[in-house]
Amino acid sequence: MRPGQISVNHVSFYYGHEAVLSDISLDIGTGEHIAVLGRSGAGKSTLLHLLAGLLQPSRGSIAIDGGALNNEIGHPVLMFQRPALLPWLSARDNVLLPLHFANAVRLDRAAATAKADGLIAQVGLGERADALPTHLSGGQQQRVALARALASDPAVLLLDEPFSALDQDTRAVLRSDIRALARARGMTLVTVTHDLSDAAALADRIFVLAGAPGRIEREVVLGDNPEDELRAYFAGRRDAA
Ligand SMILES: Nc1ncnc2c1ncn2[C@@H]1O[C@H](COP(=O)(O)OP(=O)(O)OP(=O)(O)O)[C@@H](O)[C@H]1O
Repeated sequence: MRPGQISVNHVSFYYGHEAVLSDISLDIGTGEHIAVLGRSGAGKSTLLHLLAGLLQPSRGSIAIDGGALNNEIGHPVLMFQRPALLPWLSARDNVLLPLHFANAVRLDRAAATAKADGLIAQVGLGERADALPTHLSGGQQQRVALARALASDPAVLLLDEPFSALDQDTRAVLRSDIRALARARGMTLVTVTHDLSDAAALADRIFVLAGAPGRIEREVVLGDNPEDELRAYFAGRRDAA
């Protein structure tokens, strides 16, 4: 069985006494692309941090491929709103960072460098591997961040509003490139966003997170006209996107 199946079972989360998420249950299949859509403060980032293993549920449990989260290769990788590249390192060296952590660079520098260059080419920056982040556009920097995220061969990629700093044209191209890369790798994609068009472009199923504490209120399966379908669904609702 390919890895990347996620089960969220009756998860609730509190920051201190503040209930942020209540009784969240989700089943996400290997290679599936889903989005969680909700307004600011609904608990989207908190849910993603739980899926990444950066926070522990106050109640309930999360399993990846039937087991607890661990740090092995294939562990979910989180991509943030901002690329968060190290400015003194080239694009290539930024992509090599996870391979340093996994000790792959020390074991075989040539193979690790070839892998980083291959990933940089896959995200469309083949000519810019030596460039410093400050010499790259915002969209190009986010592409380097994507290559870095892919360097540890994650079975699950978690996206936290990764396009909000980009213009419409750039984000549209990047969204479709991410989906194509995820499909080619059979990677599970989980996006959290308040943006309807990002959710519609990045997912086949959308879960609406609303209320305080946040609950999954609805599941929308997208058809041929995802944005129209979603806009019709949300018409008149103030608590989502
Ligand atoms: N470290 C923290 N300590 C205490 N409360 C927090 C912490 N992080 C988030 N919160 C609270 O938890 C709630 C959910 O925050 P979260 O960042 O998950 O929402 P969000 O839907 O991702 O919002 P946004 O779209 O604005 O990023 C908010 O009320 C927030 O104030």
